[in-house]
Amino acid sequence: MTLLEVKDADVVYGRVHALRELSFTVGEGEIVCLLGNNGAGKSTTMNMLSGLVRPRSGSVTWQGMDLTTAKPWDIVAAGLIHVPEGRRIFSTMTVHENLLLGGYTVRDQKAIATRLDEVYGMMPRLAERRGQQGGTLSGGEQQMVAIGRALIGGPKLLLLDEPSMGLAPLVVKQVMEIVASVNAAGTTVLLVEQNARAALKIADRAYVVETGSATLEGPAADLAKDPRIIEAYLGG
Ligand SMILES: Nc1ncnc2c1ncn2[C@@H]1O[C@H](COP(=O)(O)OP(=O)(O)OP(=O)(O)O)[C@@H](O)[C@H]1O
Repeated sequence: MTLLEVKDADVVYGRVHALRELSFTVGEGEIVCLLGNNGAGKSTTMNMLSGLVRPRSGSVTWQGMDLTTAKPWDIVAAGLIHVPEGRRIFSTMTVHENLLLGGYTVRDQKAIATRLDEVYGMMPRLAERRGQQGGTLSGGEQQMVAIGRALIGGPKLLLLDEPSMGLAPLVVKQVMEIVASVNAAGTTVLLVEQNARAALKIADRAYVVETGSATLEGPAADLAKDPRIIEAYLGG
């Protein structure tokens, strides 16, 4: 079942046409990846889905809700939780306090406690470091906190922007494994990545975004073998 449908979305910043008739869908339970080079429009797409940027034309629908007019807080309440690029966690707050921030808008305290247990179960490194300040963590650990904080909010669709950015290959693998286990536990994921190799390993489907449009789409396993992808994104 399709949960999210973006159809012919155009976003313009002054003279920059960032999205041009961008169309893609995300189905329930999927990991869908948007691949693309710098400036392709990936972060703009995530910002559009969170209500931070409005399309000039086109439609963006989440389970019948029009995301082109919805307020950002209503979008969060509808279950779309955004983990922006750059691991923005609070450096002077502990891991535990950072995670708790993800439950700021959640009324059900029992749900928060259950999700905290799930996050610590899924990421034992965070459990070991729960009293440590955010600023003292490695980049990979900070990324885990950013993902964990989003999970405390109980996402239906996790919007993950470049989680692998600046991480060593082994850490990228660990982060991608976490994303795969989040998905296996029932959360649908939209993953934006420049690291096509890592993303295609865990994604079900992927779209290539070039100058604001989706130019290629298919099952991740097929795209990983596509000569055009190998040449442009896998360094082949
Ligand atoms: N706030 C803004 N004002 C003006 N132009 C912008 C703004 N944000 C993005 N752009 C431009 O829009 C285009 C798409 O940018 P976007 O950040 O969405 O790309 P991206 O695929 O996420 O790139 P990267 O991988 O480098 O983060 C680029 O040309 C960028 O310079």
